[in-house]
Amino acid sequence: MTGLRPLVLCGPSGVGKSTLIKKLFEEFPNRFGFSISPDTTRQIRSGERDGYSYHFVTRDEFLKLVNQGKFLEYAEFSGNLYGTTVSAVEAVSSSGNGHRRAILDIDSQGVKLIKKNHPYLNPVYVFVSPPCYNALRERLEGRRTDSEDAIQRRLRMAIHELAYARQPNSFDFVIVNDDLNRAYEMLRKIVLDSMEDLQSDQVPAVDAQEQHARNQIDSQPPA
Ligand SMILES: Nc1ncnc2c1ncn2[C@@H]1O[C@H](COP(=O)(O)OP(=O)(O)OP(=O)(O)O)[C@@H](O)[C@H]1O
Repeated sequence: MTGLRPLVLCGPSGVGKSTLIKKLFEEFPNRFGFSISPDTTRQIRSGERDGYSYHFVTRDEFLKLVNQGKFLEYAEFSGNLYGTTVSAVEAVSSSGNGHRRAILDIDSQGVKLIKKNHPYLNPVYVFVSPPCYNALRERLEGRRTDSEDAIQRRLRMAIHELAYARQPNSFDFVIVNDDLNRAYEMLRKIVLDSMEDLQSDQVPAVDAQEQHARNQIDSQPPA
């Protein structure tokens, strides 16, 4: 692999990953791998354009790519498939005379797959954490893109994402997205490779709301 190390951005749904990436792309329109548009089978949202944030494909098309071994990672989330092809990452990293950085927005399943199957990509792993569990609910509700059911599913998934991020050495950096500008400054330093004086945040400890949500999952009978 030539060029800059890819940046893997992970974090629970609603924590603000897309918001941070959008700010980065606005400030540096040519510096990053905009062309990394993961494929997804989810419905296009109003204001989205195909080929920008995502390539919107049918389930059949997606599964064909899976069978062809095209994906670096893929995962099913809230009934929709999301995946990033190996070639999309390599194309960005080797474009722009090695000055472009590929940015991947993936979940912890994807992080584990890259670590296991594609360690040669050698990404910088960054976890974006909420300041507390309730902030996720508020943000998901405030975004007004999901049904209550979908919000519940996303919140349940968040438990696993947070648990993985609390494991030692799972990420190179943690950014707590409490104040958006502060979080953005941290991300900016990481992507610009000026990390010498950058201190990683820590994923906050399990609070009462998160513990309550964990208990609810534990008390549910296995599916
Ligand atoms: N620091 C912040 N403080 C308050 N609200 C925020 C902050 N950062 C983002 N938000 C808001 O939270 C909502 C969710 O953000 P966003 O869609 O970027 O999350 P995401 O992590 O990309 O979620 P998904 O993984 O589902 O795409 C948005 O309405 C966004 O404006």
